[in-house]
Amino acid sequence: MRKVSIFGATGSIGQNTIDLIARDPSAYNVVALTGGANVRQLAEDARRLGADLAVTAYEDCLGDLRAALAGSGVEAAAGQTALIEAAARPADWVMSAIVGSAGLAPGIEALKQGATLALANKETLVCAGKLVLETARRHGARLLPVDSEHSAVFQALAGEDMAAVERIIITASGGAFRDWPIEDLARATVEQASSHPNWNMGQRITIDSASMFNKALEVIETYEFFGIEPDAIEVLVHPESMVHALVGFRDGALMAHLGAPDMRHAIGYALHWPDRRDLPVERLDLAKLGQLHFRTPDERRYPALRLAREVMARGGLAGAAFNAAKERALDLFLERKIGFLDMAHSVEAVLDRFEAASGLLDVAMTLDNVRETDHLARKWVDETVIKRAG
Ligand SMILES: NC(=O)C1=CN([C@@H]2O[C@H](COP(=O)(O)OP(=O)(O)OC[C@H]3O[C@@H](n4cnc5c(N)ncnc54)[C@H](OP(=O)(O)O)[C@@H]3O)[C@@H](O)[C@H]2O)C=CC1
Ligand SMILES: CC(=O)[C@@H](O)[C@H](O)COP(=O)(O)O
Ligand SMILES: [Mn+2]
Repeated sequence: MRKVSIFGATGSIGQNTIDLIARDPSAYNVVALTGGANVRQLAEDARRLGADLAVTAYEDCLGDLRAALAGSGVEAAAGQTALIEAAARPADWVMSAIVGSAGLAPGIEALKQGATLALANKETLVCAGKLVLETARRHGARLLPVDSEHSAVFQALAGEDMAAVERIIITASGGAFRDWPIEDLARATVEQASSHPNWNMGQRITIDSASMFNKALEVIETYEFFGIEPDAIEVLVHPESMVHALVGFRDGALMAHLGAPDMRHAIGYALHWPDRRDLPVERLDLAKLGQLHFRTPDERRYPALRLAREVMARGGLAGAAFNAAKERALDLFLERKIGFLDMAHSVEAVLDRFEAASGLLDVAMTLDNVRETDHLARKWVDETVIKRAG
């Protein structure tokens, strides 16, 4: 039996992962499931899958978790230390599906144990790509992409030499506002931004799709994961989300990966890799689809894409600063304290401030330094917003 753990088990990726694992219970020994505030779901899944351990990220949820697990034999724990301890428990395969930079430390800990880390949490590579890849190398651990575009690139690359790759193209749906007049974006509401045209995902990544901060993170994720030059990474707006990525080779060949917008494909691929197994996903009928559309993204509509290129050119801890500023700006948008376009303005202002404060982004990439950069970037977003309001 394979030992598996799922970090972020109560979320969209976590629930899709559980859906696959629950179809073949005799194949898996579930070591740890983790969640946040949704203790009811966490306890229900931990009981159903016979997990050894369930962890909530929040100490004040521990009482509820214990009560929900009473008599089940599942151990309950809470807080950041408990999350790291859960990641330190031996497992063959670990799903990293916590949202945001909170996923970084448990992922690194799982790599230190030599586990295969299925990486949905793109923030891990954006914040600390070099550190994460070096940790995996040192401990003989493996990273497998779960983000749909990166899984698609990984599949298109199977058996190929990176030296033969000329470019990588990742597609973008264009998000909730792709057809809105640019003048209306400043008034876009949280509710409007929280509806994705094709994918059913958590609220934060859905809003990031609308602003293309999601694609900006994914461009950096591509750069870190595949080690390709920034100029060789392209973004293509593809409203149907059926082609997830394309790899262009030196001989002009373009290998595309197609599939219905269902994350169980990418999760299942990472779960069964290097094998391919039957997955409960729709089979595309291209004749029925008839047409697919592609267009170049308008960088005036999506300033996040330009910022991603600045981050890659800057290097060091710029990714950690960028991601944390984006996360805090998104918090403020969700709290209705700033508008939709203010997110990109705030992130850009914080990146400029880091650049002006010489040396801050050039310290060694350690977990502590990433955390400090993350903390400072969030604080500077708040200061930027207060200054603007005043
Ligand atoms: N959803 C998708 O289809 C895709 C997602 N991704 C990436 O996967 C990751 C997860 O996304 P998604 O599943 O949509 O997100 P969700 O918001 O649906 O789920 C997030 C999970 O993380 C938990 N969580 C939230 N905050 C914390 C915290 N501070 N510490 C520990 N756990 C926490 C949540 O717990 P609770 O809900 O109990 O509070 C939940 O289990 C993100 O990095 C996203 O970018 C990538 C590609 C596709
Ligand atoms: C499913 C997945 O991988 C998401 O990251 C997806 O890419 C979001 O859609 P957008 O293309 O709109 O960002
Ligand atoms: Mn994606």
